[in-house]
Amino acid sequence: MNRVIATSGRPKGALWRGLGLRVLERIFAITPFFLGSLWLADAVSGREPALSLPLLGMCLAALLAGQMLCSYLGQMACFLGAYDLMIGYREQVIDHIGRLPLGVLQKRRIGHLAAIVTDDVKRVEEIFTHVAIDLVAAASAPLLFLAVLTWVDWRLSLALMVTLPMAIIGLNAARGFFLARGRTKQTLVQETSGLIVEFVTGLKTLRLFNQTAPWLDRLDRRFAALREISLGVEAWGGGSIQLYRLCLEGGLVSLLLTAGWLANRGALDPLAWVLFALVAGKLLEPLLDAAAFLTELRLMVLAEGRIAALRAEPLLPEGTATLAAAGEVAFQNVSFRYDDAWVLRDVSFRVGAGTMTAIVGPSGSGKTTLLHLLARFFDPQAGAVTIAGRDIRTLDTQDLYRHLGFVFQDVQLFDGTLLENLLIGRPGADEAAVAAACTAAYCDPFLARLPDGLASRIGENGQRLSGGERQRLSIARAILKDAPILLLDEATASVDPAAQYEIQRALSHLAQGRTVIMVAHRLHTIRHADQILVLDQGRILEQGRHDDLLAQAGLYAALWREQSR
Ligand SMILES: Nc1ncnc2c1ncn2[C@@H]1O[C@H](COP(=O)(O)OP(=O)(O)OP(=O)(O)O)[C@@H](O)[C@H]1O
Repeated sequence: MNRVIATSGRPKGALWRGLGLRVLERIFAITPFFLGSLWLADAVSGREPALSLPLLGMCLAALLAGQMLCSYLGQMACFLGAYDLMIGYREQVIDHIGRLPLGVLQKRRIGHLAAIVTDDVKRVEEIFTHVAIDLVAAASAPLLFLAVLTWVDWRLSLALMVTLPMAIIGLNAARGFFLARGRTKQTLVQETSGLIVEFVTGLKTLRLFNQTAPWLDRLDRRFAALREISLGVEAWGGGSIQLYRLCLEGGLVSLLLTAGWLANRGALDPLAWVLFALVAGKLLEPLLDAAAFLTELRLMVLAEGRIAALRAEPLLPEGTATLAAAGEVAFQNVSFRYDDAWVLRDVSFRVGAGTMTAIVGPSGSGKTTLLHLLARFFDPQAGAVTIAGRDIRTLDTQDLYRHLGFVFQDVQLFDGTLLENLLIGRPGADEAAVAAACTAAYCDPFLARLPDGLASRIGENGQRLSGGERQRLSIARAILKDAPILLLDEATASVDPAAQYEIQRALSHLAQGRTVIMVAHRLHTIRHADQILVLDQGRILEQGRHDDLLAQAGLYAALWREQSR
């Protein structure tokens, strides 16, 4: 809880005020029993009662009103405090995810991340809105009254509470096992949600490849495992709580036996007994309720642990420098690995400002990784990537991205209108600029076909557009962004020859006057590049212009011959 409060950074006054009121509510709830027994004691002993009957009635009514008022105000204050706290907490979690290295986001399952941001954060919220407050309120007032009861008759108090340590020890013993199982269950739940998201998003491919049945089998096996582990959690969690309740209720039996024994020996004050008989049940009630809150609290603690682990995921060091202008891009002895194996080894090259460099090479040679390093999806383990002589790690990320434009293979679009998607490139761009970008990116033909033109909705991730249209839209977006350095990744890979031709022309428009680094598969599109880097197993094998590389008769010449055939 401390960690959540510290993370949130919001004032917690309302929460403490609410907690105080909830404790007061409990005190108001039990006080009438004490007043009643005091009054009874006076009445039975023939003394003039300290409180007259009407006054007692008024006191009881006032206590009831106080209880209701504290309950209402306490709940309100707790809710307000808790929701305010959670606004801060949510902001921090989302902010952290927003600043995670792009490579980390790529690695994580979307379903997994979504479950943390929605389910887990909701669970933590419940700690503050319900569970913890109820738990503290439930436990604090009985402790106070136990002190008074002990003052009235310590022997009966002892008898009532003798089983409490046993109950707590039992509950604690099951805690480790419950937490371990709970953790396994939660991991399984998240993996299963990730799998379901993957299943739903990939359903088209799975059906085309007739792979729906094996996937459903896989999901069924997950559900069965989930059922198994859930039963285990319930058995241990539920079982240990039943044991705790049984132990606590054993306190009532012990109270009865002790009272009988004391009465036999003539050592029981009947009035003390009346008080215990009235209050004992009320005293145990919140402690019994607390057990139910404890199970929830444990699940929430697990959820908080997962959020904390996500928040502990290191961010890339953030620089503060800004670029006056984007100049030459350079890789200096860059080596990089995702896991154990090196994907790029000692890569060095320079891309002059305003020139075009193409990266070619066999599949898996590290071409995309190279672009991703320039876009700071990750930082290299050795060497440096520089722009205008500055290590990009020293740059403010926002400033870095201001200088970079991207057209990647997996075009990401949002569920909105075409215009909204375009304006991501340059928010606030005027109509003329948008129209010019669309024309330069060859979007006009398909815009003309859409009934609402730029106001047409494109569906989730642009489902209503074809592959070529999506590519051209992303090129228009990059044109609008007008960044001096352009990163292109296989922009022509997934479309037919006619669309490829249009995309190529759109790209030529986009490339004019910019520094371009492009991963290319179709070698004829890069014949005029200022420089071609041929990557093989993470190393630059050949480097030069098209004609020079052909003359070298190496890997590039072999790839060219193969494609020309
Ligand atoms: N996120 C990742 N985690 C671990 N390994 C990765 C990751 N991305 C790529 N790799 C591995 O790094 C190597 C280089 O991948 P990369 O995508 O850079 O190659 P590429 O030359 O662009 O390939 P292609 O032409 O097929 O797209 C491959 O062996 C790949 O399996």
